[in-house]
Amino acid sequence: MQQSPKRAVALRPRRSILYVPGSNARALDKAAGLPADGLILDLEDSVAPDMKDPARRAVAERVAARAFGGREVIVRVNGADTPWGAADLAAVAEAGPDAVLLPKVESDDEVIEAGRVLDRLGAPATLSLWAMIETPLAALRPEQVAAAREAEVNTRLTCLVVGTNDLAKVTRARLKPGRAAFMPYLTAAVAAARAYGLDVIDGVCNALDDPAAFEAECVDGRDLGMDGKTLIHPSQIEAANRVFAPDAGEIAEARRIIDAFSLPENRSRGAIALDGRMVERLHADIARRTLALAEAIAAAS
Ligand SMILES: CC(C)(COP(=O)(O)OP(=O)(O)OC[C@H]1O[C@@H](n2cnc3c(N)ncnc32)[C@H](O)[C@@H]1OP(=O)(O)O)[C@@H](O)C(=O)NCCC(=O)NCCSC(=O)C[C@H](O)C(=O)O
Ligand SMILES: [Mg+2]
Repeated sequence: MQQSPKRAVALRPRRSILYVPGSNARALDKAAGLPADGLILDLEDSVAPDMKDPARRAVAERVAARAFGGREVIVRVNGADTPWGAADLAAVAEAGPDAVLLPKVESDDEVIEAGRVLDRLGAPATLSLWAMIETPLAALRPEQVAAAREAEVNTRLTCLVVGTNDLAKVTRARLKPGRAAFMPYLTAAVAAARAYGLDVIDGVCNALDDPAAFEAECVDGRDLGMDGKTLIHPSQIEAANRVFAPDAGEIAEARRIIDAFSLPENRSRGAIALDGRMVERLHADIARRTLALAEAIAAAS
């Protein structure tokens, strides 16, 4: 039986992905110098209706001017069913960010249609689509969104982003420390992403003045399998970068596992004992990914 994922996206550090309101010029300026792996320049929920047009212009100008250095630049557009969605897509197709984030996606059809629109607009094939998991249908069936990756047309989908604030609104569940009510949605999003070879980024932590709560949420997300966390404030970047990066102990252990399997006496063995525990070849695969991620982070800094 074939193992999924069939086509994983290229490894790129996505530990810290900061939302920056497109209507806030000061925040846009500040973002250009922040050590986040990625920036989501937001045209959706952080922008009031009467600021949608100026925000779109400000974001498009800065993206076209490559104002954000080597950070991954993602523009969150308004939904296709809003008065602003079509103009947002047209503006970003021309400006050329790394990715477009589609809000409140419920099925692969919406991702496929957005990909078709970008094709018609002449957007380069390198422009990716990211999709938010933040409605009840998407939370129940994130794989129906992720399946766009396997569509016959190239839908450009590379990443899912969980929207825990919208999920709290629509489910009426409460966001509390530990996020117990949200665990089924978070784990389902991770499984859907992995099934289709996508990355997946955790939702935001609204607690601006509680760094311990923020760090605990990062650790929870990392341990669930998330690739990183979406952020709302620059003060959250350092902890996210640290928690979602392999630490020195993990890197040393990864090297020990790889070295152990390359010893002549272990070359034909599927499982060995190392440092008092059983280690299989799948652990060597995990170890190679740990080292590749550490190298990608070092290369990007
Ligand atoms: C929450 C904030 C409104 C707080 O803003 P502010 O009061 O200005 O904070 P500070 O005074 O502490 O800011 C210090 C400096 O840092 C800059 N700053 C602040 N936030 C950002 C940011 N997000 N990106 C870049 N720069 C930022 C300030 O401009 C100050 O700069 P300076 O004066 O030059 O030193 C604010 O943090 C904020 O707006 N955050 C983002 C809110 C947002 O984008 N919300 C939407 C995304 S969340 C979401 O919708 C997720 C999902 O869809 C879901 O459903 O869950
Ligand atoms: Mg949302």
